[in-house]
Amino acid sequence: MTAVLEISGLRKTYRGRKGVRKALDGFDMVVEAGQVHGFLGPNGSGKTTTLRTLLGLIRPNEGRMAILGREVPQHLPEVAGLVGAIVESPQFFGNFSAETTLSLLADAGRVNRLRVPAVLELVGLRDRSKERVKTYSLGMKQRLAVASALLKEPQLLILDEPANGLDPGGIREMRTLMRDLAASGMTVLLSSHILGEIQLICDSVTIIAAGRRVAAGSVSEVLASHTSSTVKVRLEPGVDLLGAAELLRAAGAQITMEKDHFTVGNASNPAQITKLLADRQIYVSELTPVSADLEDVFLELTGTAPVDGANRQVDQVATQGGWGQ
Ligand SMILES: Nc1ncnc2c1ncn2[C@@H]1O[C@H](COP(=O)(O)OP(=O)(O)OP(=O)(O)O)[C@@H](O)[C@H]1O
Repeated sequence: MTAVLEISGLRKTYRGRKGVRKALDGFDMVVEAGQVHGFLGPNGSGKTTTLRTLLGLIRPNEGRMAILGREVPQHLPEVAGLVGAIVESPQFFGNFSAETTLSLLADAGRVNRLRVPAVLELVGLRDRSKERVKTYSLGMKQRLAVASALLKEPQLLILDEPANGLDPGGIREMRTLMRDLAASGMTVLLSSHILGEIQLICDSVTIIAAGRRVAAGSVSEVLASHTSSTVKVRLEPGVDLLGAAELLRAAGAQITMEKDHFTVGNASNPAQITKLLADRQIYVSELTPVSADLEDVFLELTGTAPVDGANRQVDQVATQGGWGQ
């Protein structure tokens, strides 16, 4: 596979009244051709800074970036025509129709106007293209934004939160659109907070926390490498489930009680569970890894899982660590 996008060692610091803030702290990312790649991270982790740096809108302090094999920002003018991006919600004139809006944008970008009906068709706005934009729903405006980024037939499409504010139907339509674009050979880089959606849409992901990459790879690889830390524990019938859970909790296990079993969330060494319980003549009838979804992995890796009784502060990453090592 060829990398359409490569970032290595990217650093960006902002200087403010309260000192220096590291928005990107040696960040790396690789996006292969023809993939839908999810870019995930908690608020303030550096996603927008990365995307804006890539597009030449922010100057990094350090690092290397290449789009379609060309170093940027030095060679940005050569590849700019091959990249479509929506990094901030574009504002459209409400009194213009989608057709007029795209025709004007085509003229401004020296794109043949014949492309306009094609992108309207692609984003599913053909039948409403002559109506004024102010009569559009949020989802339709998002489609118009995507259409504007598609005018120049980009090889790489970068979308920051394209599903933001959409209802489930709108999200599903956006998902189909992304998959269709990838099927046509385009590479799509997608930042989103809707993790279930990313899991369904994306071939691969990069997870960023506090300006650094904390996970990357195909969705299945990322999930597989984080499935083992939560285990489901079932005991023989009639055994005091609550008492057993308390015993493990006292030893540092993170317990979640269910009706007829419990889970241990930080079980990096499940054998420790069997041993501790067996020492008290409590025998386990089932000990199985709970497969994580992308949301679990995200919460664990970015240290943003809620902690009882504690409010997480912005920019704060919780310390991680397993129990029973
Ligand atoms: N112009 C700026 N001046 C100072 N600090 C900034 C500036 N822009 C961003 N930051 C800081 O850099 C860090 C990364 O911000 P960034 O906007 O890249 O995060 P993000 O991952 O896009 O967050 P969100 O999901 O909330 O949009 C944050 O701590 C933010 O406050």
